[in-house]
Formats: sequence, C-alpha cells, structure tokens
Amino acid sequence: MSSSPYAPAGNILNQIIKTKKGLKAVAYNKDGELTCSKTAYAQSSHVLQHKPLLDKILREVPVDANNKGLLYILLYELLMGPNRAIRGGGALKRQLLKQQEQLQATLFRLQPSFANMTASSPDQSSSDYVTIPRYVRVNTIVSSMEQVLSQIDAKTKPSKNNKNKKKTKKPSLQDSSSSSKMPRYVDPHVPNVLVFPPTASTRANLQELVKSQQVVLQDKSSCFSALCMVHGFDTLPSMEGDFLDACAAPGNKTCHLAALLTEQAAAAASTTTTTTSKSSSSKRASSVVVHALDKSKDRFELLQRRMKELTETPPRDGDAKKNKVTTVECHNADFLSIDPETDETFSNVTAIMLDPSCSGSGMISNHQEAMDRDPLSKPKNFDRIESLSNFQFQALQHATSAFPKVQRVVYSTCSVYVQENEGVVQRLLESSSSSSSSSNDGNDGGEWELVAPKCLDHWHRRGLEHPDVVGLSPEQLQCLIRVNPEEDGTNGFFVACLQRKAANKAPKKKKKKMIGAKKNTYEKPLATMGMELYDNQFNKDDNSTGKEEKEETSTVLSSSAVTTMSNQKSSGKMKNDDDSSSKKKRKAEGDKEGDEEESNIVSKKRAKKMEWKKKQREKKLLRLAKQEQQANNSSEQ
Ligand SMILES: C[S@@+](CC[C@H](N)C(=O)[O-])C[C@H]1O[C@@H](n2cnc3c(N)ncnc32)[C@H](O)[C@@H]1O
Repeated sequence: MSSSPYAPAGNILNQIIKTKKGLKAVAYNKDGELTCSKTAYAQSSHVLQHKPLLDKILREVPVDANNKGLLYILLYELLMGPNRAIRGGGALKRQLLKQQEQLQATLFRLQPSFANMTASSPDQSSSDYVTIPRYVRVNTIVSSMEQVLSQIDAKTKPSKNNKNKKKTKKPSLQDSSSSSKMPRYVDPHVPNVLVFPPTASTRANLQELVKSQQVVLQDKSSCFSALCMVHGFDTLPSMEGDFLDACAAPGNKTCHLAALLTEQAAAAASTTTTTTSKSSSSKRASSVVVHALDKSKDRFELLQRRMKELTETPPRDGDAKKNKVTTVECHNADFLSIDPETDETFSNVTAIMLDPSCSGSGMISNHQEAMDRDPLSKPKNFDRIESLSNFQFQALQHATSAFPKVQRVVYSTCSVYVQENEGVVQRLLESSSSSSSSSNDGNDGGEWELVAPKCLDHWHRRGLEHPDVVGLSPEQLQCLIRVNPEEDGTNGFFVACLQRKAANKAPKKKKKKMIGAKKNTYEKPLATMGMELYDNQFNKDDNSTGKEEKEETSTVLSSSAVTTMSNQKSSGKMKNDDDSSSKKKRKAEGDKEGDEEESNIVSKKRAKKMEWKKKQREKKLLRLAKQEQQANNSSEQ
C-alpha cells in the first residue's frame, strides 16, 4: 500500500476510473456522509476538473505507473497545484521529477495560460478561470437574513483575548462591512440569497447554520424555478390549489417553494388582518400543500428527511405558526403514472414545478460534461441526450395535459443543451397546438403559452436560437431563461414558464375571489443591511479573497480555456441594479447599442490580454529552453 499523503485521493480516483461513477457517488455513502477526508475529496475534485488536460499530457509524455489514480494526483500537484511540488517521496514522484521539464513544456503548449502562473498563484486564480461563488439561501421558514448575518458575524469575529490564535487573512474585497467580517454580498436576482467567496472557510463558517436548517447551500440558478413559480407570472399563484413538485429530490426547490408560499401567505394574512380580520382567506392561507414526488426510493428517503428538517424545524423568531402554513407531503411515486382523475390526493393540484432528470451539462462540478458544454454543437453523447429529452417532453406533456386544474407549469433543467431545453418546450407547444382542436383565438393555437418571468425581467440571457428549434418565435425565445455557467457566475440552467391560456379568460368575478389572483407586485432584491449587490466581485483582479483557498467545485474553465459559449446569440450578461457600478452608468438596461459597445470593449481588452499572455508564454518557453540548454551543457562537462 502506498504511504504517499496523496494515497487516499489516489484511491478515490482509482474507484472512479474503475466504476465510471462520479466523485460524489464514490466519496459519499448512502446517508450522504463523506467517507474520505475533505482534503482527499478536494484533491480528487481538482484532478477531475483537469483530467482531460492531464490525459492529453500523458498521451504525449507517457509515464509508467501502475497506480493511475496516484499518478493523476501527483501530476496535478507537480504541474498545476498550489505549490507546483509533490509532498513526500516515493518511486512515482522520482519518476515524475525526471520527466518534469517535458511534462511542463507539454502543459504550456497545450494550455498556454499555465505558463503565466507562478507557484504561488494556484491554477484557479488564472484569469482563464471563472469563480462560481458560494450561494446561500436563507431558509425563511426557520430564520431570516438578519438572524443569519448576525450569527455569521458572531462566529467570524476574531477573539480579542486569544492572541495566539492564527491570524485571519485581511479580506481584500471592498465590502461595505468591516474587515473582520466574512466578505458577503446580496444576490441581485434572488431575494434572501447571500453570496460568499467559495472557500473552505466560508463552508466551515456556515456549517452550523446549515445544520440548524437556517440556510440551504443552493446554487443561485437553481433558485429560479420556485421564484418563477411564485413571482414569475402576472398574478400570484392561487393559494386555494395544491402545488406539485414532480421530480423533487433532494428537495432544494421544494423547500424554496414552501418558503416563498409561506412568505406569500404571511403577506396575505397581514393584509387580511388589517382589512377584514374575520376573512376566510387567512384560514385558507394556512393550509397550502406542496406535494413533492420522487420516483427513486433512495432519493425519496433523502427528500423526506430533508423536508421534515427544513420545513418543520421551529422558527427562530418563535412564531410557531410559520412552519404550519405550508405542508410538504412527500410521495415515492412515478410522476408519469399520477392521474388526478383517479387519485384524489392530486385532484386539487393547480401548479406544477417540473425539474426532471437531465444531463447536468450546466453543472460546473460535472467534469464529464466539462469539455462538451457548447449548447450550439451536437452533444457527443447524443443518444443519451435524446433519450433524456424524450423523457423530459413526456413529463412536460403529462404536466400540461393530465391535470385539468393546473394553470401554471415551471419547467427547468440544469442542462445547456437545446435538445433538453428549447427543444422540449417547442415540442410541447407544437403538441399542445395540434391536440387542441377547439382553439380559435387567432393565436398560435394550443392551450399553453410561454410567459416571460416577471421576477427575472432584469436577467438578460434568454432562449437560444438553434437550427433544430425553428418553431419558437423571437418573442417566445425571449420568454425563456438561460444561464451560461461560464459567464453568469452560477451553474448552467434553463427555465420556461408555461401558463394555460384559459387562465387569462377566466371570468373576472371568479378571478377576484381567488387569493392567488392577486397582482404580482414582486420587487427584485435591493442592497440591504449595508451590503452591496453581488457584481462578480469574487472574480475581479483587485479582489483576491477567496482565491487562496478555493473549494473543489467552485471553478470552471472559461471559454478561452475550454469551449466557446461566447458565440451564443443571446449575449445577455448578469447585471445588477447597483447605481454605483460604472458599468451600469454606461448603459441603460435593455440598451442594445450599449450592449454592443460594451462587447466591443470587452473583445478589445481580451485581445490585448491574449497578446500579453502570448508574449509571456514565449518568454517562459525561451527561459525553459535556456535552462534545458544549460542543464545539457553542464551534464556534458
Ligand atoms: C434534477 S433532479 C431534481 C432536483 C430537485 N428538483 C432539487 O432541486 O433538489 C431529478 C429528480 O427526478 C427524479 N425522477 C426521475 N424520473 C421521475 C419520474 N418519472 N417521476 C418522479 N421523479 C422522477 C429523479 O429521481 C431525481 O431525483
């Protein structure tokens, strides 16, 4: 057995290679507990992110090794690790050191950006990498933004008494808070979402809050589904009907939906109390049901446990009624076999959130898809994508046709491929159009229509034009939300909000009676509690905090390093409404000329940077060649 300090990570990698499973599947047990050290997990994750590049290097410079997992780890440490060095000893290390120069020269040729890095600049801090921050959603059923922040500050405040304690690094972010506070921002698109640097210390500082169910570590884009369900449409959802999360496990979106509905019910109840205190609406508001379905038995168990913890933990403010407002009922069932006509449990469902199994190609941690993330090209694993797409369509069709009372459906995936996104929506609209013979409204036919989500009207990346999806009009594409994992600082995502057309034609009188028919007066997040809105601060050159200790899943190669998503026709970038931002001052929202001007400036800057990098690379190679020459000379002497 190897005594190398990298042996545990090497073993994990060997298991991944042998079983072809993902890192999480190998490193976690059934109960969701990590079975190896965090260090081994992080090391394996770093290697997996760079495995395609490491493979290329090894193809050009073969290294003889029986222990492939260990080879990957040592090679990564030597060429790309934070110290560009291998700790400990061993035959494999000696072998690699012998071939070091050749390996390094190959790396610089294949991935020139590495030539500009010094040993003290870890690979992830290269400008070829985009940082995905750590997003934290405050679980408003249990806690609040204020409570969460005060607990974080209490935890991170350096103790005055303990002078021997390790000095904490001074945050270099221009956070409005004092330097002793953990750097944090407010997400500009999703309320109650905080943004932290993606470091191990962030995670450590949040651990207690996660355990006490006050926060959920949920990526920003994954919050779009529930947000759209409640605040995406012109009216708030009816609280008289039930909600259904059709593919719910592990339940992040379900819990978010429950929290938003609880907030909505609380707002409705407070309005009701001030107007008609004996109104029955407050009664109704206290019995919102969210059915959470999952077909997989294991995942269902996880879902059930998490929903109990996240939605039934007593609120910190002592308002015991709060977590009785929304009840989450979990069901281990196949969504496709649910028939509300015969199963009374689901007969009152009026809204469906559908987040079906997908390729996960938008997830930055999905190393297998990392080299194949161009949504415009045909996916390499086309057959798999096609079969996923067929299932997704079937599920969306079921949601829109089998539930007569359903008025709104929010469809989402964390895939970047059009086949799983725009393609599924187009098929649905086409099938809905052909099956609806009664439609004579002069519109494009069909019972269902797309809605541009109100809550994301300041999100600029929209549906993609693609030769395979010719059936969607520019207006329809504008209704679709896309997230580019390389440019938007969050995992790739897609959301479509569908509304039954008949919902618009409901008699006005009836509409008025429903609590949910209230106009949606959603307001996007504003900077609160002295915090700035997040505007990519963790990726800016002048901000180094968070780069010293990146978490394993927090980085993704940018377009220049891996694939080009920049040719996406929808060029929307994440924007915020922070008036102090100079970018914002330069252009008004929606100003296309301004957008083009900015993209020209960006291209020029990029070209200049590339030129500079090229020169640096040449210098480095020259230096290496000189060193090699000197080494040869001295060995000849
Ligand atoms: C993308 S995940 C859902 C993630 C979840 N919405 C969240 O945010 O935590 C897809 C889930 O759909 C479940 N699933 C797949 N086919 C299903 C079906 N026919 N009926 C119900 N659930 C299904 C899978 O087991 C998986 O847990």
